[in-house]
Amino acid sequence: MSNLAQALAPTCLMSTVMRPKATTYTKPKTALPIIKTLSLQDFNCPSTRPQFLKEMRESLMEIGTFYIKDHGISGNMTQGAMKTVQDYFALPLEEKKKMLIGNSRHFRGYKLIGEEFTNNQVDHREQLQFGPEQSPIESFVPGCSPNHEGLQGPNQWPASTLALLPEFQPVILDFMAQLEALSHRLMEAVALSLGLNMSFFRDLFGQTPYYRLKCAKYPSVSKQATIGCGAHKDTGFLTVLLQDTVGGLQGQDPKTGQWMDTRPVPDTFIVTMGESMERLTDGLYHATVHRVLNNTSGHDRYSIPFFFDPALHAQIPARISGLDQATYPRYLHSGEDSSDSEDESSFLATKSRAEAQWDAMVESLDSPDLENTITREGWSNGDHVFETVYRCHPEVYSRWYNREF
Ligand SMILES: O=C(O)CCC(=O)C(=O)O
Ligand SMILES: [Fe+2]
Repeated sequence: MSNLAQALAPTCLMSTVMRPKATTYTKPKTALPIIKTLSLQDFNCPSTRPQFLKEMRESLMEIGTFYIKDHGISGNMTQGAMKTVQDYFALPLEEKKKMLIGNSRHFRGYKLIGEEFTNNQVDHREQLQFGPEQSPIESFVPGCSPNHEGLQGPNQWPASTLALLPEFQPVILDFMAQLEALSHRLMEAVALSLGLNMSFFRDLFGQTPYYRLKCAKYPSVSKQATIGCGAHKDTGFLTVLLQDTVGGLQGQDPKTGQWMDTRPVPDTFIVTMGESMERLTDGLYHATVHRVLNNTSGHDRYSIPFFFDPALHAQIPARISGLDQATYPRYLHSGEDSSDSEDESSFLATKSRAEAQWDAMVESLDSPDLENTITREGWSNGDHVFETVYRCHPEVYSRWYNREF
């Protein structure tokens, strides 16, 4: 018997004996799906691989999210990454501003709280963004070269920050390298779970997959004034996310629209599909809508999502042919979210003046018309990634891309 069951046992027994006959029961809400915890060891081992793939497939068809344990990234690594991220955010604001994302044509760096928008709502988090450490494409000319060529380049590493935090750079680079290897492995499993060749995504992703590591701090606040991160689907292929023990991340059940807590599970990463995978599998695998509630826990929350996408120059087919259409679930969302409608309307009611100003700024940009990058033939991954990052960080776009040289 579990501790919880043991703790409850005497009370339950008493209530059984003493409960009056006329007790009425409220009909329970539709049961929420369980977000499964899968072990990567079960994928690695031939005898348990079929069961692993079955459960992965079920999770991705039902929700689009699962936890992965025994993933091969050590506790030292994950704790080290969390610690260096916490140390970074604890630096004086002036130090952090040396690494402002606006300094970087490659969308790398620090973002102050209240400056990022998800789904037209201002997020209540500070963040820091990294990508593959590469040389910039020197021939890039804004307005002339494809925008996504501007994404390639180095991360920002101000000398004074490195002097204050000697672990910072090596830990972040090491963590990204390990997450890249894990993501490749997960995509091999995803390929097999779809009945494809194990190397299907490796071939599609090319030699230089494009990834982004986002480090986020959600400070604890005294009241539910806004939202930590607005409801959204991740836009790319795969997200692998490390969170601390505070909680607040929620995923939406695609069938009912109910919100499910994606509670912290020690020694795991959360794995989610993004919109590109949803599109590529014609809806067989879900990209989970998720959000982060405002943090009123009394403890600051830290999370580190890793967004894994193909090489920027990769051309993505419109969909993967030959998937078994007969098994496609067609979850028709009712569009109603009775469980959280009050909650939701208060979030929606928080559109502040700052947001309005930001919207005006985005609208005033001479947009590269990226919305129509997806055609029946497929799409350019670089254009798709650029569209995502440009919408999140329009200040980078307006400084580096939307001008004549
Ligand atoms: O911080 C989290 O737990 C989730 C963040 C997230 O969903 C995102 O940045 O896309
Ligand atoms: Fe997300």
